[in-house]
Amino acid sequence: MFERIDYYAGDPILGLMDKFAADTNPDKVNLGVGVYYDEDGKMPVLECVKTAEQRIADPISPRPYLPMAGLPGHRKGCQELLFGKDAQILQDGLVATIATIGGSGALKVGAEFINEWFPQSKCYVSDPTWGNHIAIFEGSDVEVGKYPYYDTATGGIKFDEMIAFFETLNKDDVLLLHPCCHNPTGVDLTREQWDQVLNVIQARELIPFMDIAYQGFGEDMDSDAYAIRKAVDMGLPLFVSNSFSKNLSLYGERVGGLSVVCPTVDETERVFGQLNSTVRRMYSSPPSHGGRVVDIVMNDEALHEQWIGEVYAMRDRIKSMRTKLKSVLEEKIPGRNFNYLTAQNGMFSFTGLTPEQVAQLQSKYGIYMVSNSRMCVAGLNSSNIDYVANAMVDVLKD
Ligand SMILES: Cc1[nH+]cc(COP(=O)(O)O)c(/C=N/[C@@H](CC(=O)O)C(=O)O)c1O
Repeated sequence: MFERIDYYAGDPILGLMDKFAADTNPDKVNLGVGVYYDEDGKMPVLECVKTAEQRIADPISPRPYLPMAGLPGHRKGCQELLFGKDAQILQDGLVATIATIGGSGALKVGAEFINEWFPQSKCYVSDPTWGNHIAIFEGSDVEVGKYPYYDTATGGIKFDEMIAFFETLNKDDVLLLHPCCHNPTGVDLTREQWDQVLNVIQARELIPFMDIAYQGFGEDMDSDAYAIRKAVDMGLPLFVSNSFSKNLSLYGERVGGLSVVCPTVDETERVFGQLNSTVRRMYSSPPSHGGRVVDIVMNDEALHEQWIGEVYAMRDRIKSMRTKLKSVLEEKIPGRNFNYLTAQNGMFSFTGLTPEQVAQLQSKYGIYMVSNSRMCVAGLNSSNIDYVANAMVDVLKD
């Protein structure tokens, strides 16, 4: 009956979690999946989340179905985080926002919507990008192409090539963009470059789909949303998927959002209705527990302020690990350029190690990175950083 079903090769990122868990090396270090670990190598429960959880737990309350779009407070929290508390488009009711099952769920609902209502549109992703971008859109029968992005030779961006490529695209083609903290490279566009990208999008009438999963881990909440808010200022139609997995450390609660900025209130109503319809036929409604945590933290002023501080503490610890690893490696391999470690932004660093070197780190040292050489810098701490540096020196010397 099912003998013709293909075996699943596993996911290049999530598959690392199982391998890491099974690894008996006492010195093993997880630099694979994009998860934040603290200085003790532990996944934190944020203080603001603890408070929210206590309010949810006492008094305990029933768990009714949520609306298809999720809790209004969750949706409001997404909108204010992405567009700014006083954004005119929010006052004018021009944003259709639904709570989703993480950022992945937001991308999936968006991909289904594009396939249904823009069937001629192709979706273009950066080369390289987060692998699941391609799987999610292709899984919704949206044809996926790649636009030039990372320049292996320079560690920068093939900006002129990218712009020239955008100039060849058709009206309503979708560009899947990383507003900050690019995954897997950590290499972000400058504000001037974003301005040029958005001008081409406007001129070619392309559809920007911005996936922001690490807001707050780059510079700050507002700066990380520059591309999003500039697109709004230009009056562009815009899709934004956001994730609270990392910046609320709520990975398993599956909380995120999908927002669509529309030209008129009537179009916002139409889009919002169809997003609801898409949710209904996919999973009916989003999970309530995570939604309530988001609602409480985003809408309680004191908790929101505490949350910002906790995100910036995570951001700063990652930055300190970048600086430390760079100086340790420079000391061990004088003359070799490790500037990429501090030039790159957010949770990830594209180390440029070959697949063989990545495999050697794993087999010889129990150090796990994604095979494309992406390192989750948040897995580093003062007790493992020298071990990781020495191992990198070892594999780099061959
Ligand atoms: C760019 C990007 N977008 C969306 C997501 C999905 O997030 P979520 O809210 O958990 O559905 C992730 C997760 N990335 C990390 C984990 C994973 O691969 O699922 C990662 O890149 O390791 C991203 O890196």
